Amino acid sequence: MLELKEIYFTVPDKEAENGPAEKTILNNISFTFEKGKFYGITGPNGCGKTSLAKTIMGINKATHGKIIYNGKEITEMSITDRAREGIAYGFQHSARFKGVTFRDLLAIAAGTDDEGKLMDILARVGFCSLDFLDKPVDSTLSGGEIKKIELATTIARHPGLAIYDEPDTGIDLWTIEPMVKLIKRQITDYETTTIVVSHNKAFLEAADCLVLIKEGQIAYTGDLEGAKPLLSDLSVCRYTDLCEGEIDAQCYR
Ligand SMILES: Nc1ncnc2c1ncn2[C@@H]1O[C@H](COP(=O)(O)OP(=O)(O)OP(=O)(O)O)[C@@H](O)[C@H]1O
Repeated sequence: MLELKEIYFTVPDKEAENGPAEKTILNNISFTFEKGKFYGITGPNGCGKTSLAKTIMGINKATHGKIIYNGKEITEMSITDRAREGIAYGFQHSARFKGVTFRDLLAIAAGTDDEGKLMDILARVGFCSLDFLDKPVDSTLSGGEIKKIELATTIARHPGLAIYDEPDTGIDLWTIEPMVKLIKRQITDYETTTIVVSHNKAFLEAADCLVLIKEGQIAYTGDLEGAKPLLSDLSVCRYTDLCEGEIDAQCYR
């Protein structure tokens, strides 16, 4: 179980002239994520979703508030110590490593070089070929392949809490459903508390609970049905007052 108590995240406001010298990115977030449940964090661009995910992982340090994981306060813990406690994080933009193969990355994540076990993890993310193990994790991989690799290294550790930031970035439409299934299977098999930051309908439909963020605050928690009116409200453009017309702005709305 993960408890967030009155979490704030503020940064220096570089644009401030006479205004406040700080920008509040997360504004008094309190929420409890139950063990083994699937949570979808969503909301408009720039509302603070990634900031919240990073604050849970310790990449951002909360300016105020407490984070309690399985009864232990982790607010001041480093990223590494949080990882040791069983928290894993999949980045929105995955890293590539020159000179490192998929086998190396998986072996580090899984803590074993047993080929059978590594192949089992590979199969879970939809790579069936043994050849794939010795592919370098470098710029020759496609965006979708690198995303799958990141997913594989996250599940290899069977974390107690898995946080995925926009896991569908670069993934084709046909791979999203299997990805959702895989995440759900991890939850069933290992009771992994799962947080997915996403705008994607497939993840939002699969989640047990949605957490809707608006301007750094929780605007809604609950099921998708209840979120729908708010989601359509939030999709309304915030810049209509300034807008000079759709063609000018290349607006897709
Ligand atoms: N370290 C930081 N310093 C200054 N501003 C920041 C910092 N981190 C985040 N922000 C700002 O906070 C706001 C929220 O960012 P965040 O990445 O959390 O949004 P998001 O909801 O994940 O957006 P998206 O859907 O576009 O990925 C943005 O305006 C961003 O520029």
